Amino acid sequence: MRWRLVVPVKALPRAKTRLAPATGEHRTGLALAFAADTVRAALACAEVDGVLVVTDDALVSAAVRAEGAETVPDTPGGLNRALEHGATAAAGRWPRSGVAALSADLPALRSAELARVLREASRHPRAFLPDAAGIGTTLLAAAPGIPLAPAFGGPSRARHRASGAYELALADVDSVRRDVDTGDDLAAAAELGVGPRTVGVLRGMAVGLRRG
Ligand SMILES: Nc1nc2c(ncn2[C@@H]2O[C@H](COP(=O)(O)OP(=O)(O)OP(=O)(O)O)[C@@H](O)[C@H]2O)c(=O)[nH]1
Ligand SMILES: C=C(OP(=O)(O)O)C(=O)O
Repeated sequence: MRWRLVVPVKALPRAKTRLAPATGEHRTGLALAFAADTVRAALACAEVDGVLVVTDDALVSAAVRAEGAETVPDTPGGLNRALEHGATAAAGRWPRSGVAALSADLPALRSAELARVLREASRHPRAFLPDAAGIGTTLLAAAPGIPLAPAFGGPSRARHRASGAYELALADVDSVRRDVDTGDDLAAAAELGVGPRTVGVLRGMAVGLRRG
């Protein structure tokens, strides 16, 4: 199965607020860098034919287009409405592809690990990958013709499981599960190794990360 990914990114001034205590004025630059690095790694994945970013932010649009993604404008109603909107657009344009929602905050994403996750997801009508904390979700995938039915936000692992999506239990896909919401998450991602845009922002930070 071939895949199209839908990546949601809200407007930078509102993004990654939980990172603020650790990163101060670098918060928005990091949110942008995470999205660009996530898209870059996703597009380098052998299973992926394209990435559709749902965003109203001009800086995000420019950055992800430079990486090779396409963009669609956001729609009111929050994260799951944005994902449904993107998934509907992707299914309309590429009806023979599977559609997967992928978090935009995976700066350590490795293309080969994403490929393993998507190959495993191909075996199920709907499947999801829990985040590193085991509370949320970083990827929700649906086969062609199957509605994505996203239920992201907070404790979404339990919601996706209850919705009947298959929970992927794969070892050694840490980079696909390593979402970054806090300073501690960013330190953990940096240990895995982050992409070039995030490296650039981290190098530019005058002071080290504050834990939090
Ligand atoms: N397009 C779009 N993306 C959204 C929306 N809400 C959230 N997202 C994205 O979905 C992902 C998870 O969002 P949240 O956890 O709500 O927010 P966050 O920016 O990651 O972090 P916090 O501000 O700390 O909650 C991030 O990639 C967001 O940019 C929305 O209304 N539209
Ligand atoms: C939106 C989610 O993630 P987070 O709140 O961790 O950004 C989620 O895991 O469903």
